[in-house]
Amino acid sequence: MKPFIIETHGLNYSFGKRQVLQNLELRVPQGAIFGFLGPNGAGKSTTIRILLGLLPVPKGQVLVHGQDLKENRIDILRRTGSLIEMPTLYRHLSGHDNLEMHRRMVQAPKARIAEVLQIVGLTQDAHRKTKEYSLGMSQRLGIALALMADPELLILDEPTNGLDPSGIREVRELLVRLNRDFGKTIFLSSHLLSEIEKCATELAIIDKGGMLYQGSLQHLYEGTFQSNVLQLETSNNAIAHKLLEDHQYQLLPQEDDVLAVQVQDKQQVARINRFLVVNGLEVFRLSTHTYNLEELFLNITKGDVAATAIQEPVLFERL
Ligand SMILES: Nc1ncnc2c1ncn2[C@@H]1O[C@H](COP(=O)(O)OP(=O)(O)OP(=O)(O)O)[C@@H](O)[C@H]1O
Repeated sequence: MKPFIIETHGLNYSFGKRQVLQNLELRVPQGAIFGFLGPNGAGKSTTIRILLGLLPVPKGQVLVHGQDLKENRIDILRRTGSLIEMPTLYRHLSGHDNLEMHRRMVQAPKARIAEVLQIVGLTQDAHRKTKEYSLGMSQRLGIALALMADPELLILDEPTNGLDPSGIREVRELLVRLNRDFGKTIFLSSHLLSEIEKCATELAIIDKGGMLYQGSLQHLYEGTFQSNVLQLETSNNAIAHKLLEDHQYQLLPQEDDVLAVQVQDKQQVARINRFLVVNGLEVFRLSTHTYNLEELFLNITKGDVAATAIQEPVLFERL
């Protein structure tokens, strides 16, 4: 059983009369790379700002590192590193000197500067002015700043925003290393679903301030959503549709002259084929398709999949 490093209970938040978070129940397991996803305006940044004490904690309970955010804000923030989009850097100073200023603020030992430079791969460029840094280097320096006090948890809001493919890859590889080699829990929001797919172990998908899915990436692919889809073309799709529906197969919305059915395994594909042939239909095409994260995300946020009961069984406990 793993403990949760972030937990929210019935979290609500309003800007004036506009409610932007609705009973949000977030559960971030310790040790995870946790992708926090949602369409524009879903409430991701608002949640992150609350977690970082940048907005007042509203109705509901927020626990970080097992402590109540309302009562232990300072201690929680000391144990949490963050980066919101782009780091604020002193552009006329070197990477090293930016780190030195921050080190004094958080009272980290001097040796920590060399350590974080090494972790983010900026040792060689430490004494160059940061105005000469590429966006990817600046972003890695931002992560070095977040790591200065050696926090257990990193909260990153769109850390790859504006980066080119190689910058995105550098940041992704860094996050994976921080998680694997240094045991950091990483909570990150991103619109780059293919990036989340490559590095996250857990994720939450929210929309209109409410939770649509929370659990492991594996569960999302294999579990509730049955991400394997069989596409079918027959001599009479209308009859095939009716036959399959009458036999409790789940048909998915599909464009063109093709039927789409959720399937569990290849034996089921063979059964469907036999069933249609026995009922006098000719089967012209059978092909399986596995949803990727982007397709699942679009299905979930469009509401093609019922938004209830999409929470993985809780296998974790509080800190
Ligand atoms: N300071 C504010 N005052 C009023 N409304 C706000 C404020 N900040 C955000 N909102 C509204 O709250 C809702 C959630 O916004 P938020 O920035 O948290 O979404 P998001 O999921 O981070 O979106 P994006 O992916 O576009 O960054 C939106 O409807 C937004 O317009």
